[in-house]
Amino acid sequence: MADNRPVQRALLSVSDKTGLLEFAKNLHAKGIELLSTGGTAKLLADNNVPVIEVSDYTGFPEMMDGRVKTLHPKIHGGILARRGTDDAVMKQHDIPPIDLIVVNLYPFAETIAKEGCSFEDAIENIDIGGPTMVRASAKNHAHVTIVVNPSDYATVEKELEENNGSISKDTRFKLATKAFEHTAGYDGMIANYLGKIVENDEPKGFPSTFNAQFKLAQTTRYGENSHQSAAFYVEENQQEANIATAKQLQGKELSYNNIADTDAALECVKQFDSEAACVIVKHANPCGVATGDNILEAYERAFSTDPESAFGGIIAFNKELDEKTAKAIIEKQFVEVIIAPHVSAGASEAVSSKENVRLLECGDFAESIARLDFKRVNGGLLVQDADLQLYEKLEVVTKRSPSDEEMRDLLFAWKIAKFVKSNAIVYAKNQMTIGVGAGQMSRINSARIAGIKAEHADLTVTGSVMASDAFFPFRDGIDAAAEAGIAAVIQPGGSMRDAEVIEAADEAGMAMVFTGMRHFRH
Ligand SMILES: NC(=O)c1ncn([C@@H]2O[C@H](COP(=O)(O)O)[C@@H](O)[C@H]2O)c1NC=O
Repeated sequence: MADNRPVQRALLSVSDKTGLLEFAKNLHAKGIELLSTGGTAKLLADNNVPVIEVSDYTGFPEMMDGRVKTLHPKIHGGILARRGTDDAVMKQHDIPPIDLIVVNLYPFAETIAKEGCSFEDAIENIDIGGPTMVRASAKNHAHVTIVVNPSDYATVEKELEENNGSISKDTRFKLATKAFEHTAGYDGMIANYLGKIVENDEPKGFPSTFNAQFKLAQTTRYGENSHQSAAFYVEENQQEANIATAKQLQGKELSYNNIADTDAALECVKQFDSEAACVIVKHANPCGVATGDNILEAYERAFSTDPESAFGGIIAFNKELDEKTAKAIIEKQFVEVIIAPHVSAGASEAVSSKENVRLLECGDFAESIARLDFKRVNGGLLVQDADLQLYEKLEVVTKRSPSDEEMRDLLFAWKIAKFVKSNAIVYAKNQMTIGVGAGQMSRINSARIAGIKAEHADLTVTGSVMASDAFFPFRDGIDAAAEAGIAAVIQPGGSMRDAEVIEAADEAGMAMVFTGMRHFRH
């Protein structure tokens, strides 16, 4: 049975005391009796807010360094009692109802994130009494309101004000859902920590079960295809500029494929910092990438690589989108998404003439934070460190060293190859892609496709450089590149036949650089 009786008694026990004092003052002003644990009670009492210590209320002191504070039948009976059903038991055992629980938990995440956090510290920061109250109140949301986040204090205050001191059934239910999400995330973190092998107080490797929590950001109209339903879930408390934190300024709702492709374009363009750069992505692969003196030049050069594929593409920039570039895009091509760290007012205005175009602003780039990548397979999940490095070392392995200009182009091509689906071959010249061969089962075919792409766009391969995401297993790839006019090659090296491959490059007078790092992308 749902309960719309006014809140008479509240228990406040919080580690994060943000906004607590004001909230407690408001509760008190509404005639609500306040119960509280040690530190929280002290804060209230020191600020003249009348409060009853839980230890006085239960007749039991807080003990064992705070391990036992609220774990008492008078507290949990007061939370869990079904009003109307358990009234006689409550009376028999002198258990008054507690209608509002305000709890946030020991900061486990912050504790284990601290350098040198000891195993004992981590264990002591596992909150037990808090989650017990949170789960009890959430279970009994028919009668009890649970608040786990200071950002919900305002909602509760407003409701108490507008509903004659009671909280609506709908709000109690929503807050209970949040509460279980909160404890699930909390226990997930603890399980992940303990499930890792702890060596010298340092958790190492992957946990024995993998627990991750993502929040629903949006459902999409459909998934990769129209018969698939889909949604976008995001991580909480993110600092990085990425597709999950970007702000959509205009346009149709992002589709599933838009989100995936925008991520690919944005992460690729982040590789460039000083020079203005533009990445155009189609079906998760960069089809045109270039730098320029300004983003207009970068865009025009990127577009010219493969105008055919750029149609309906996703365009990412590493500098503010300005009006003239926005206008050029709109005039030149059909575009699905444009994303940049910032968008000028003039650019916004220019894009608004095409109301469907999704325009996104993601903020300034910062250095990427280590993270995990996931890939679902039927029956399981593959988890790995995200590929955030570029190369191990650059080693010239041929008789001829690349010229400075060739070296710049090799590094440019290498940055792109990292974002092209394997097998990846990138031809580049003068900081611009000349041809991109993506997603082929044989490397030689990716090279052939890069050549075809260049031909289609009327671009000259002769004198270009080539990047290959993985080593060449045979010399044929190098022979074909030499025939196409490739002057220099960058690749990881490490093949059984490296000697043969280097010989092929030497025979053709090519320069070749080994990176010592492969960038498969599937
Ligand atoms: N042991 C208990 O019975 C217990 N009851 C509440 N807590 C936690 O104690 C913290 C508040 O403590 P204080 O009010 O003393 O600052 C809250 O994070 C709350 O979740 C407990 N602590 C840990 O389990």
